[in-house]
Amino acid sequence: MKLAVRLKILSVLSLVSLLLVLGYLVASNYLFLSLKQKQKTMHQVNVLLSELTVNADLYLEIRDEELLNTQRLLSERAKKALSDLSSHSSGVRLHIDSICRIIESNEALLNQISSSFKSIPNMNGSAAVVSHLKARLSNAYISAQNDATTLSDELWVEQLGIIQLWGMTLALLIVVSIAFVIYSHINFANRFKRAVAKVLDGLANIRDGDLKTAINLEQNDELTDIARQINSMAKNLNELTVSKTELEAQIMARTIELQVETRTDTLTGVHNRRSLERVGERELNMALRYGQTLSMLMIDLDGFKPVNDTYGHSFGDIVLIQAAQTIATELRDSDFLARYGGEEFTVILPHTDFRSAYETAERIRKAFECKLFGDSEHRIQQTISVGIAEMSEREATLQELIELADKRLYQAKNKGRNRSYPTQQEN
Ligand SMILES: Nc1nc2c(ncn2[C@@H]2O[C@H](COP(=O)(O)OP(=O)(O)OP(=O)(O)O)[C@@H](O)[C@H]2O)c(=O)[nH]1
Repeated sequence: MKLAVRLKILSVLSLVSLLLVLGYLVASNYLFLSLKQKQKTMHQVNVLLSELTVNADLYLEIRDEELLNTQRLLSERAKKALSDLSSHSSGVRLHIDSICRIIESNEALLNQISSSFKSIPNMNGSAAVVSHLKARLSNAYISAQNDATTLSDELWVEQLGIIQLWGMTLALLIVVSIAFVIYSHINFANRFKRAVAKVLDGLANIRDGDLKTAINLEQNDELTDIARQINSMAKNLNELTVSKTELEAQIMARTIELQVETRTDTLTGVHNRRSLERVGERELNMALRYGQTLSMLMIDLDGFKPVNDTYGHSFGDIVLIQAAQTIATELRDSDFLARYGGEEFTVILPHTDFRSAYETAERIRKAFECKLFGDSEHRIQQTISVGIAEMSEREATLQELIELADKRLYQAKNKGRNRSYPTQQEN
């Protein structure tokens, strides 16, 4: 149930409880006022009954017509006052009827006496008759007064009964509705508190990076709507994070690829000239700083132009790739091989003096001598010439070392190719 609806229902229930309390107060006040009014009427009836007795006695004494009229008037007023009493129970009605009957029969008797007085003149002055009539009328009115007293008691008991019944019913209703309102408020507050705690927990999880979190609320209110939105936000965020991680991985892989590409010769797969310059500088600086030896080999394929010319450029490419592999096979892991350009390769040999460099050059050269190059169609022999240079005080930079190795390579070519220059004796 929606929070707004729940709050409205609770407000209406609270209002109903308040109205019941007010109704109880108004009803009990009304009943007391009405009881008071009825008691007042009963008092009037009693007074009228006394006046009727006195007036009847007086009429019997002096037989004045005016008194008879007064008696009729008093009788009417007494009956009217009695009829004003709204009665509910049969007991009350019985007493009202009885009093009315006495008043009417006394009035009828007085009328009879009046006609008798007029028609039978010797009745005048008969003290015994008058006294008897007085007693008869008085007894009747006393009986009416007794009835009136009982009526008053009956009314009081009946009214109190009504007040009690109303009071009990309303009080019960008020207690039940207030209890229900209190229970509903407490229940609502507890559910609300639990739901808010769940939402806060979920938000804390998301803040801490748990984007797979899901807030599950049992009820169906505005808080559930908020939880649903938070869940969907976390899901979207999770998807974004995953794609961001994937993107970062792709960027990283591509960066590595590009780094490899920028330092690799695309044909042979060995380092390119740019890489040679970077690594060569670093190795030279290290060797100079720690007083270590370092040598360089400049290797050039002999008579490569005719290979291209005879078998084609693609065949030449195959030979170049196989040449790079042949050189690499003869090197240590710490050695560095790069394609200097065209059919020329450079090898940097760290921790290597001239003698060891010469040995390496010869090992490579001999490996070429022992091998056939080419594809399944054409197999050719391919020799190399090698220029050897060792780092020294004169050749302390990469450029100086390359120049020396290059110069010696051409000397090897001039001396007839397929050789390493200088030999140990020539150095
Ligand atoms: N197939 C192929 N040929 C290349 C490549 N780079 C350079 N060349 C060829 O290598 C040949 C080098 O020829 P030259 O500089 O005259 O030297 P050479 O014929 O090897 O003779 P010497 O070096 O004096 O023994 C040229 O024909 C170039 O076209 C390449 O990447 N692929």
